[in-house]
Amino acid sequence: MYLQIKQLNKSYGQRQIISDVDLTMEEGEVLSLLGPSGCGKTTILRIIAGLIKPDQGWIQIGERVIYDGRREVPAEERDLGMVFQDYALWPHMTVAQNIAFGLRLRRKSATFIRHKVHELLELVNLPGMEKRYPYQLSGGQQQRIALARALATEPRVLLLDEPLSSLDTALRETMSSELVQLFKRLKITTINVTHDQNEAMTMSDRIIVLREGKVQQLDTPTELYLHLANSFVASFMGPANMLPGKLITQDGQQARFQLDPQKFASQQMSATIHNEQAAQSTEASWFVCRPANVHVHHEPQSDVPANLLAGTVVHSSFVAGRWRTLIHVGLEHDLPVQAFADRQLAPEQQVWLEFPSEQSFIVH
Ligand SMILES: Nc1ncnc2c1ncn2[C@@H]1O[C@H](COP(=O)(O)OP(=O)(O)OP(=O)(O)O)[C@@H](O)[C@H]1O
Repeated sequence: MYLQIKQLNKSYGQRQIISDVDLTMEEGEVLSLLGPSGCGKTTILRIIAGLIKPDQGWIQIGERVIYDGRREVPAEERDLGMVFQDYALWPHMTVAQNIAFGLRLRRKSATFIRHKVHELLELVNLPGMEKRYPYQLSGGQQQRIALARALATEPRVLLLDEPLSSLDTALRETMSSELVQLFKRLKITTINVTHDQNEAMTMSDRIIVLREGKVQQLDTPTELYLHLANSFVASFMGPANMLPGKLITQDGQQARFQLDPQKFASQQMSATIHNEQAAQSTEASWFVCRPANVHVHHEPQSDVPANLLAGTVVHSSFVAGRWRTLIHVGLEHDLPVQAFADRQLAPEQQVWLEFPSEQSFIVH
């Protein structure tokens, strides 16, 4: 393990901001901290950076313990690169001077610095920009210069706090794929803070989903999409169709689920269980199926007896080459389900939705 964090806790006054966060990372891994505004992402990053002191916790990078309650390595000695939201390039310095800043502090020779700046500008795909000032650069270019500056001192770990948040959607998508290629080429261990699930999915080897300072799930992007830990992760890592009810029986990973009788009469569904918590619970929980996994039938299906719900089409729109369709289900036709149909469906049309049990899950 390259980076290890154990039992990280932080509160402000009576408010617990970070609760018992544990984390381990391999060298060269790219990890995203993902969660809604105020869930504690920046606080965790700043604690690792040494800018905020935790109440409790233990942090090790490589062989070196940088925080354990008694020992606290100062921020400037932690050997970390940081890129924060507002880039904060120094406006009165040229690109070359911005990138060279940390190298000058380390008293590197002028020749070394010139070569390094040249090399870093090549790396972030902005060769020849040495003499420009920040105001002469676009947002995306400034972001890349901030990254070059963070990489100049060859940090052990790179910390990114929503560095792409002020870019428009198209540029953000291009930049996030470019960045991940760069991090992989440099084999640099990176922690990226974001509240954008697409960005996290694109950039990360693994993602931590946080809610109110607590880790909800730590997994690879594919696992997060397929095997959801709880209803918060399901709704946050959407889109996911979630139908209320409770677990009635379980046989290994197979479960029978009773949809809420007030909303569905006596309809039962079968599903897969991946999650211990949901398996132990007979309390209210959720039947979850991704829109891409729901089959839309135009006729009632006699050969698909289970996991079929009748619904009424509300709206159909052509998105990324497919008909994304909103359908209402339930006794009062008030529960929305999203699915993809093979053609445009008219509002009010009746359809039958099949939720394959192996792609449907129970979460708590
Ligand atoms: N110095 C402080 N004093 C008191 N409360 C603070 C302080 N700093 C942060 N907080 C609170 O801690 C919580 C977590 O803040 P943090 O900035 O880590 O969230 P975040 O997940 O990064 O949010 P965002 O996505 O909006 O940047 C917030 O509720 C915030 O108001």
